[in-house]
Amino acid sequence: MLLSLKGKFPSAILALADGTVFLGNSIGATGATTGEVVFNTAMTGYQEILTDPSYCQQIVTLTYPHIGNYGVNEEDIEADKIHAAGLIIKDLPRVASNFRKSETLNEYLVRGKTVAIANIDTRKLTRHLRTKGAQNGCILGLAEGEAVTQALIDKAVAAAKAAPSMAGLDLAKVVSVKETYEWTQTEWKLGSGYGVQITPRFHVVAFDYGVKKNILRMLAQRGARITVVPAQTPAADVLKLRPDGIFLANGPGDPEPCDYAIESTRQLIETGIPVFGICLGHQIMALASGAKTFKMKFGHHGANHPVKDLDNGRVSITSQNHGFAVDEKSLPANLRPTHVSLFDNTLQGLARTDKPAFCFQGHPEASPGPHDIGYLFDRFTALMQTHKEGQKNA
Ligand SMILES: NC(=O)CC[C@H](N)C(=O)O
Repeated sequence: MLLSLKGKFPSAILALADGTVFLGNSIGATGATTGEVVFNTAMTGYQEILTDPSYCQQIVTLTYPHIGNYGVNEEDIEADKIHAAGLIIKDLPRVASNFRKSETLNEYLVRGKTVAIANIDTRKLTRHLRTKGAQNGCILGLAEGEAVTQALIDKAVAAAKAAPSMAGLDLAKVVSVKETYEWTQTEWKLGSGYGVQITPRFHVVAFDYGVKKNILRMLAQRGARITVVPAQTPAADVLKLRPDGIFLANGPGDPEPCDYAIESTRQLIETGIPVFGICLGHQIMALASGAKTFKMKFGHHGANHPVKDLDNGRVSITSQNHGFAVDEKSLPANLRPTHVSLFDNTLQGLARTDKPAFCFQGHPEASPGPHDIGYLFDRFTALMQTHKEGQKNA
């Protein structure tokens, strides 16, 4: 089934595992890529999205039609490389303009060896994914002079069908840093750029399951000295670092097979040291507390998701990027729901009733997105302060 044929010269194929095919124009690197195709509704922030390690083995289609109009820069990165497996857009503007622009999106995709496709009907694709659910796909970007043939279309469909299913995939240990490192960079400010934390009040040990840099910057901004440790670091090694707080990062893949992370989190929560988890970290904390997770139909990916704080009724517009969620029906008695999505009523936040541990499914660090729910970082700081004072008085 051919859904669209756009552009003067189709030079790229997008094939879905169900056999749906779109023809468009190749941008970025040429060659083939496969992954789970998901749609993101953010209107800006394509560079942050491309570099978010949580998109490992996912091909992202952006619903906003003009992508690339402000180019890319050296600052808006969430990791040191592009992690998304591919990019699908409607229109790549001919001109990119911004005072921080260092190169165009196309140049960035080529340099990052990222296969991408433009000039396809992304609204049609999004409706398809929303109706049928997220599914695997393949982008085939042809080299100069190569033509789309039925044989190449068949090859792309076969590659989409052969790609591994996201359910059951442990990707946190794949993207995680292999060595421990220290982090001191604080938030970005117009005029001065990123700062450095020089007078830390807390020591946070952050598990890197695929951590976004802006989470670390927001922790550093609030007075944390941060030691980032590999995903598979045992709890005992973390305790040797004498942390005031433990952070569980976002990350790609299915949380359920991450048994090493679930076990170390379970042990660390028991110690009474404050724990804060974001996205995959939220799912890991829930699993470590005895709850269950499930794969959503098409997940949440965007920067406009309303989330209600159940403690005070306040609604925040949040950044989201997840394909799995915690099953509300599986919550044990000591795990309290704190936030809920107003799009589909799925769980967005949890807190332990017996320990200073809480977590959030969306992205309080935004990047890209609104900053409404940044107060969760202050909540973590307050827990660390209380914990420190308790220890001093003990
Ligand atoms: N951003 C994240 O941490 C994503 C968590 C998990 N991989 C999911 O898709 O649900």
